[in-house]
Amino acid sequence: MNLKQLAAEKAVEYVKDGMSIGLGTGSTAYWAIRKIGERVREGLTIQAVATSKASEKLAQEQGIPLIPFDRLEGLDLTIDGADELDRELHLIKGGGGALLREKIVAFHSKELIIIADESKFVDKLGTFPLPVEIVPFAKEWTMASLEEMGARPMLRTEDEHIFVTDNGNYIADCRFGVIENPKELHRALLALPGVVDNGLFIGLATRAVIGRSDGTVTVVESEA
Ligand SMILES: O=C(CO)[C@H](O)[C@H](O)COP(=O)(O)O
Repeated sequence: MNLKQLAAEKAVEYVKDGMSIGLGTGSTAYWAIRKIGERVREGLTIQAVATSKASEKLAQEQGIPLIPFDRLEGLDLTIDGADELDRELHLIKGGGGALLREKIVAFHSKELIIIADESKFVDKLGTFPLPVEIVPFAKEWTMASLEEMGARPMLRTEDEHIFVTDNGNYIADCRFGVIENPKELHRALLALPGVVDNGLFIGLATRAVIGRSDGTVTVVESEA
């Protein structure tokens, strides 16, 4: 059974006629976009924005109407994956490198539903290295600052080249160990010049739909 597909298809049940939808990025969001496409072809009327070039391409192939940002004031709902999530719906995102666009879109959504298989649901964040988006300018100095924070940063590569985000930036994957205080770390990272944003999503997710290996899904609601 494909647990990512299971979670994604359950989450798509929250998509209703007339909504503006944010489309996430990654192999779990892939299944949500496919399912939304199927429902659009059956008559569902929505408008959407995508969080990456890859998701935009997939949405176009699926016939999902994409709308420019200047024609929308915000979104009703975004469905996106995560690399880790805890019970309070703090997230680590950015494994696919789309964290900045994903965070902008999530911030402007009334609801953010996270879809994941059960392996991503953890007691404490930090096993997955935290992606930090940095500008190319003086990257060595920014990496050194991250190192001083105890991050053990690794500049992300792809096919032996530095990975470049859709925004023209780089990703430093940072191992902080167990993240005891995600809010504080998030604030500290944003205070570093050269850091554009980081994969900690705090107070943004409203619900998580988790696919379980026994074929069930668990829905976790935010208490905020
Ligand atoms: O944050 C992301 C991309 O930037 C993805 O949502 C996250 O990496 C999860 O990906 P997948 O669904 O492929 O496991």
